[in-house]
Amino acid sequence: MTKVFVTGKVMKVGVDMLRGFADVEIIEDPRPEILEERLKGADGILHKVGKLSEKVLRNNEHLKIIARHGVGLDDIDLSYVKRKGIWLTTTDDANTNAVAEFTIGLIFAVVKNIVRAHIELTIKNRWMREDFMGEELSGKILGIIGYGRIGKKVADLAKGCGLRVIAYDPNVDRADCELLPLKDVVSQADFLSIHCPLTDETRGLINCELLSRMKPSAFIINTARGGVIEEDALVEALQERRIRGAALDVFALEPIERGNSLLNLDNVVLTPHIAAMTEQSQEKMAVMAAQEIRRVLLEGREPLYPVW
Ligand SMILES: NC(=O)C1=CN([C@@H]2O[C@H](COP(=O)(O)OP(=O)(O)OC[C@H]3O[C@@H](n4cnc5c(N)ncnc54)[C@H](OP(=O)(O)O)[C@@H]3O)[C@@H](O)[C@H]2O)C=CC1
Ligand SMILES: O=C(O)C(=O)CO
Repeated sequence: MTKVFVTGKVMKVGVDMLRGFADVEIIEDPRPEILEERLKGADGILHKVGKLSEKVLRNNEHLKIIARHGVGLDDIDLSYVKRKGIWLTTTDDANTNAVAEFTIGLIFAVVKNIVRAHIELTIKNRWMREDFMGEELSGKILGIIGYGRIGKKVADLAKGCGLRVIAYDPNVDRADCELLPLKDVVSQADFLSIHCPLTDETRGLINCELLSRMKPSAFIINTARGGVIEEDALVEALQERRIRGAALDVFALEPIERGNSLLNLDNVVLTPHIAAMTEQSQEKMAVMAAQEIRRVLLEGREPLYPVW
């Protein structure tokens, strides 16, 4: 019987679609040794969490399709998958709205001190007003790095808040906002929001030198991947108040380690990679990824959203 593995907790509607034609095994624990031990003999993988390294994938010689539950591909050994002629798909724009809305939420949270004020009030019983002076968004500049699906949606939402949008994306030459070189976006932005994929090219893209170009009053928001920003350099910039604050949903190492200095800063808002965690987007991703696997394994058709 056709064998499909699901990595992580995926909505039942998607798992049930797979169960209609395949023997489905769910691996919720994404540790490499668990994936290596259990992920064997797959015809298809619906991939939500964990690293699909060559070591994990090579135990699956009949593997025809990896359907990514989401869009980031940095956890997959892409050269191995391509070399083996395995279909690779994403769920396209299924989580675009969720992540864009969350990004705007993070901007509000950090600039209006919402999380810190809540903690002071509920945990410490402190009614603090003067300490939490915020900023208004209207008239400020939002700099977007990576003007794809999420970057564009963030721009649309931000314009409604009165922000002026500028962007850097080496792969886009026309946009409904001003496109500028990277260093100009970084130095002009009051809010710098990261929306490019993590690749060899973008790893550590926002480094010490670029962070030093940011305005001391600026905030950085990252809902893309932690590795795009040099995390140590960011911690230093925040500690030394060379930038005003950061709101981060993603980290160099996830889950974030308990000793990570980011956890001890008072000018950050941190969330555990939940930007795409909405009922709507999780359901869409589950269904779309399952559909791709069904098309390839049951119907013998090409997928709808192939990376290749
Ligand atoms: N926190 C979360 O839960 C989520 C995080 N994400 C992250 O967000 C990222 C973006 O998603 P999405 O908008 O859908 O992806 P898209 O592919 O639609 O957009 C990314 C854009 O960044 C561009 N890009 C590539 N390299 C660079 C570079 N060096 N500098 C600037 N821009 C670059 C891409 O160009 P090109 O297409 O030509 O490569 C593309 O235009 C994902 O890769 C993922 O890592 C996504 C969903 C949920
Ligand atoms: O789609 C992605 O890349 C995600 O990170 C979903 O959580």
